Amino acid sequence: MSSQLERTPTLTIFCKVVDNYGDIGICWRLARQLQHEHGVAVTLWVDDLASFRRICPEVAPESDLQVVQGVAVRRWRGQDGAYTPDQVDDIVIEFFGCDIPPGYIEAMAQREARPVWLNYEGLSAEEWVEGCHRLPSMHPRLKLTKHFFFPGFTSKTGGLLRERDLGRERAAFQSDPAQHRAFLRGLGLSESEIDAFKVSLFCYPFAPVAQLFEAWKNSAEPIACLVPEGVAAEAVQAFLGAPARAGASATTGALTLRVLPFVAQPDYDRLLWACDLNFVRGEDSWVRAQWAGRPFVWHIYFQEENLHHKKLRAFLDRYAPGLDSLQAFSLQWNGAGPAAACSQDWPTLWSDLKNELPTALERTLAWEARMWENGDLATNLLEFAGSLR
Ligand SMILES: Cc1cn([C@H]2C[C@H](O)[C@@H](COP(=O)(O)OP(=O)(O)O[C@H]3O[C@@H](C)[C@H](O)[C@@H](O)[C@H]3O)O2)c(=O)[nH]c1=O
Repeated sequence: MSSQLERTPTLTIFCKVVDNYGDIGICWRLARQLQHEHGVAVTLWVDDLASFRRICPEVAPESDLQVVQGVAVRRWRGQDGAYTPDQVDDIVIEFFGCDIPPGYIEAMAQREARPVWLNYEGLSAEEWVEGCHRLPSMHPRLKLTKHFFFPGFTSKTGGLLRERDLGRERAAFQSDPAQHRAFLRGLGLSESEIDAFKVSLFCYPFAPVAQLFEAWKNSAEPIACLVPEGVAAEAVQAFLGAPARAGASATTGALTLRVLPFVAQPDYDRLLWACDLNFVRGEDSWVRAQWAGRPFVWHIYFQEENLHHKKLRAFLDRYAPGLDSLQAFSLQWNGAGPAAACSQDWPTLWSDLKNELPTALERTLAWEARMWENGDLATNLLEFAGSLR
């Protein structure tokens, strides 16, 4: 980048929170990395500071402008407003096609040096992604071109978000039992829960959680299932026989269920590193699981007409060849398995998956090494932006 530009670029991200935490989770991770590792002056416009605060407790939910870990965070209230060209940064990122304010687009067109305008798209393992990554799209009226930027799993995509020190930090944590025991104690786990087979559970409400709990109760070894507050609340509450608040826990048979507080993003990573198996969902936690060095099961974000099943299969085709039990379990977990399978199959699905975990762990590590070769998304994005200037 530095060879293309005389100075470090400035950059703005527009983020609309559609629901949950992934939209802001991804934008915040990207913003932080660009600032911390590349020295980019980043402004993050976001329309839902309350959601932001759950993954980053320093955020003040009422503030119109605040600096959080070196990133200027601005509350985005709506589409109105006039902007001047000098308010426009060198690079403008529109996250997941959220429409940025028309007044801002006019200001972009009036800026003497046109900004690089990128539409940051969702992560998918489908083949068409390679063909669409970096495609231009001309503005119908103004002299402006937007380019599509896709994260992905191959060298012909933008790669995955990954911080520079992530591998080193994870290795230090995982090779130090005292550190990860202290971390888990800090989350409220007892010593026996720390010694059990630990599963973190992050999924959408329609996952067949109750059936899985039934299977786990009858497991041959103790299982500690750690669920962030608010996740699978109905099934968790039914198991606990009490409100699913952080700190609540109960044991039936081999299963101890514990509700965890929702933690800041870096601690969520540590949780993934500390568990033996992670259930993740959406996009950002799914990617973090791929960098955690632990087997994982993905609950994909629902899309109309079961489009998400196609995306799930595309990922399993890339990631899980030969991991038959992981494939069967994942399809069933996402409601994409054979229709005949019903609740009593869960003990078998679980014991098959459990037996396959050593192989799944090897696959996770090999996959990670492959993904590493694609570079990290923030660096790839800056390189692409530099090539357009
Ligand atoms: C459980 C937990 C998660 N997190 C973070 C990790 C991630 O950054 C974020 C969760 O984001 P995700 O895993 O993507 O799942 P998600 O379901 O929360 O988010 C999204 O999924 C996308 C595919 C959709 O586009 C979005 O609209 C959104 O629904 O929350 C914490 O920081 N602390 C926690 O305790």
